[in-house]
Amino acid sequence: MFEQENPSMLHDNLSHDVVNDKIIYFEFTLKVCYGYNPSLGVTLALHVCNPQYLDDALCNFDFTRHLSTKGLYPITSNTTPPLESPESCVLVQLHLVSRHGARYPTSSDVKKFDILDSLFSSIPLAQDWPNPFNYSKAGLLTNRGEHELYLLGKRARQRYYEFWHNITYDSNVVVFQSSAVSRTGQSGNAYAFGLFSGYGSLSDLKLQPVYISSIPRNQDTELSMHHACPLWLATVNDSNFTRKWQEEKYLDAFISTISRRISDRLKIEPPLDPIHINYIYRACSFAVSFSDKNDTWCSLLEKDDFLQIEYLLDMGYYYSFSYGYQLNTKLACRFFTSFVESVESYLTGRSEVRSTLKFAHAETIMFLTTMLGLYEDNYPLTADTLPQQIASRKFRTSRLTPFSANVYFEIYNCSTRYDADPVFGTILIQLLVNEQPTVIPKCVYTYCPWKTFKQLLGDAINCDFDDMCKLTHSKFSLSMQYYDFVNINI
Ligand SMILES: O=P(O)(O)O[C@H]1[C@H](OP(=O)(O)O)[C@@H](OP(=O)(O)O)[C@H](O)[C@@H](O)[C@H]1OP(=O)(O)O
Repeated sequence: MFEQENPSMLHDNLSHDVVNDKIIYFEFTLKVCYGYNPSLGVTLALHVCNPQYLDDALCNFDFTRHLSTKGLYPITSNTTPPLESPESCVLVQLHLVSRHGARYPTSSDVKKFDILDSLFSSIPLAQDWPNPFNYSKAGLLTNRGEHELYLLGKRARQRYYEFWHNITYDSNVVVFQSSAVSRTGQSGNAYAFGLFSGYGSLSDLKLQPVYISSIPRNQDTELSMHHACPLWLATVNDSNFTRKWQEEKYLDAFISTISRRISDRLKIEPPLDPIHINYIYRACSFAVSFSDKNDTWCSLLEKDDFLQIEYLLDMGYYYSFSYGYQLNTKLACRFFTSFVESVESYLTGRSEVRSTLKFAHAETIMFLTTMLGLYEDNYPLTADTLPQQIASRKFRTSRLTPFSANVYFEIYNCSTRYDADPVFGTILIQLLVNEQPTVIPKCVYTYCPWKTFKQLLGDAINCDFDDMCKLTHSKFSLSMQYYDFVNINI
């Protein structure tokens, strides 16, 4: 039974990254792909495989990039280039919302892994794969999760060197906040160590202690907004018949083939149920994130299995935390109300807050990006969605919300720009998702005029969260309707 993952393994990974932190040239490989096209007949195509594209399903299928919210954060470097601000602009505020780092499985997942132990108790292949997790550490941050957030903080010090160079930590200037869960508070600490070590006053390491506030989950309308919304809890969470129906349909239509194949091959009696494939997928995910083992439970799954289970989970998250229900598109309104207030009170001299650094959950990131209209497909994600639509969908939790997923909002003051706003001069906002500059829909470039950003938020700013989330009979029945892209006003 694992008591603790091997920290030296993580240091090896770190040293490996540092040692290899040089430009290496990838050889390209050409892949001749052939197929039959009804109108063209047999067709040949050349596909250039570039190992840098870790997720090229035609060439370098890397299943560890398809582990949904249980996947590892793709950036492991402790170096990053400095920020290049837009011309005649200065970064004046920096806001972060980060998911916590890699964690131990929750109790519900530990239970799933115990069930796998009994299902595979007589299968020789799996005798060396006993469940390594117990309930005592359920949901806690792992050493790897600490490292991920520490490195995120170190990269922030480098990308925003000029910004942080002029700031000395004080809790009125740099505001840390986490949800009321240990893994998020500890992640905030790890980030602070990465950001401020060498710039504090404690010990020869010049450590900087920070204050991290949190609010009870059922009152936290900014970071655990769904737990603070009775309407969401009673409808989207407890009575999500649409999600359950779509998942059952997809399990039966597609995942059942996988469970039959594995049951037949390993002679498992009674045969596995389709849902057990989701258990194997999760056991694989934690074998990778906790022990760097991708040859145990993962070895039972093939490429298409990973893609199908990934879609099954994405569908679930779509209905619970994103476009599958209209209420989900509004749940981040308190967060953005506070965000806009924080930016404008600083710009108008009413506040000295230069940075807010918040640490929460995968669903927090999903609610935020959903409110901004990011990663929305122009078709619903259902069990009947066409294969090419599934393959090209924008809503992908493996890319959006792996462990340590994060969203930065950079606020720039551009003194001499052409489209000066009469009130706020020319303020630009840039969004980064997992450290990649990202265009917000309705903004033309990654640098978006502040007034445009506020317009796209509309009446989310100063929303009445309590009224929106009040559980009344009419709202309950209305929100139970399948959200089929007809905006139902709640
Ligand atoms: O399926 P599990 O139990 O892991 O779900 C967790 C959530 O994990 P996720 O599904 O996002 O991988 C966890 O989110 P996290 O970002 O903190 O990892 C959430 O906080 C926890 O309550 C579980 O969600 P659930 O909906 O309550 O099952």
